[in-house]
Amino acid sequence: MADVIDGKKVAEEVLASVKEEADKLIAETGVTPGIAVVIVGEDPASQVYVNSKSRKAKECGFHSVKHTLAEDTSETDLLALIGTLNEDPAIHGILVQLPLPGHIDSGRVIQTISPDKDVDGFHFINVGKLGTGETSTAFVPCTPAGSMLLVERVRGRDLSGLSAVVVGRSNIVGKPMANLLLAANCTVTIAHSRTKDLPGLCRTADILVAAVGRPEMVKGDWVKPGATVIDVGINRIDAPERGEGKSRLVGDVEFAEAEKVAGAITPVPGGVGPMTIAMLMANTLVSACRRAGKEPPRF
Ligand SMILES: Nc1nc(=O)c2c([nH]1)NC[C@@H]1CN(c3ccc(C(=O)N[C@@H](CCC(=O)O)C(=O)O)cc3)C=[N+]21
Repeated sequence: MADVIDGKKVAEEVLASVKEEADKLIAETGVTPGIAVVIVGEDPASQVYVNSKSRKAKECGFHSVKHTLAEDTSETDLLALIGTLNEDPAIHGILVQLPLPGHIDSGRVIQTISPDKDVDGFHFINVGKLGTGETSTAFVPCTPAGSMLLVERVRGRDLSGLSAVVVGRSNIVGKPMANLLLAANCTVTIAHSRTKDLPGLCRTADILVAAVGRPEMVKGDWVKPGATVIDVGINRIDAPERGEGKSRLVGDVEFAEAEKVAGAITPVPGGVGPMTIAMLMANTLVSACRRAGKEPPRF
């Protein structure tokens, strides 16, 4: 049976260290890390995530502001708000919750965020820095960054000689995750919906990352014995066995079967999800350190 990687616990450890470093930064420089979270519309699931981000920011001792804009807010008004936050010296991190309503061009919104406040790591400048190994001045997207910390807990920091398969090629998870694994000396393959013999390819992976957004798509017999399995998916599915109208969360991996084969595996919930929020706080702290001219800690 695999070790189940406790992402909640690792996230708590990261957050405790963020808080400690924030206290130091405030004492030494008078700079309090500041984060602005922007949400457009009232989607209840998005509200839950945004509230939990704001709560964690306050727990870390950050200055935290939340801007909730109406669903029909114009792109111009949203861009203007980002312009204001870009200029605000009390703000070191700006997060615009995705997805945005259909009438807003999210690419344009992301590219308007100042690259040195882009704690999501989605701006072309940060994407380019990650791709060229310029990680000391980049922001790395939070979900892949958090996933790497979990891999390192199991395998150490140098992954030389290991083969990694990333299933999913999104800009938010798959591609940056592949770059991070490559930087850690893995031999990396990115798989997707057109990949031939996906089960066979997955079976070659010492590190298998599932980031496709399809409930339990990666089967237990796709997992190489002893592999480290990182499940990035968060899918809400019906669970009539829990009562009428009930649902539950599952990942992109068939956990019960994969657990019998893997060496280590992340659960859903309680795996990668909590790490995403912890890395958002870590990135904001790093941004504030850079702003204050202080060497940022490594997480
Ligand atoms: N600009 C932007 N940046 C994001 O980072 C971003 C975003 N937009 N839009 C939405 C997604 C989603 N996301 C999650 C973060 C934490 C959990 C999390 O902590 N999940 C817990 C609990 C889940 C639950 O119980 O609902 C878990 O997996 O254990 C989930 C999802 C960040 N996102």
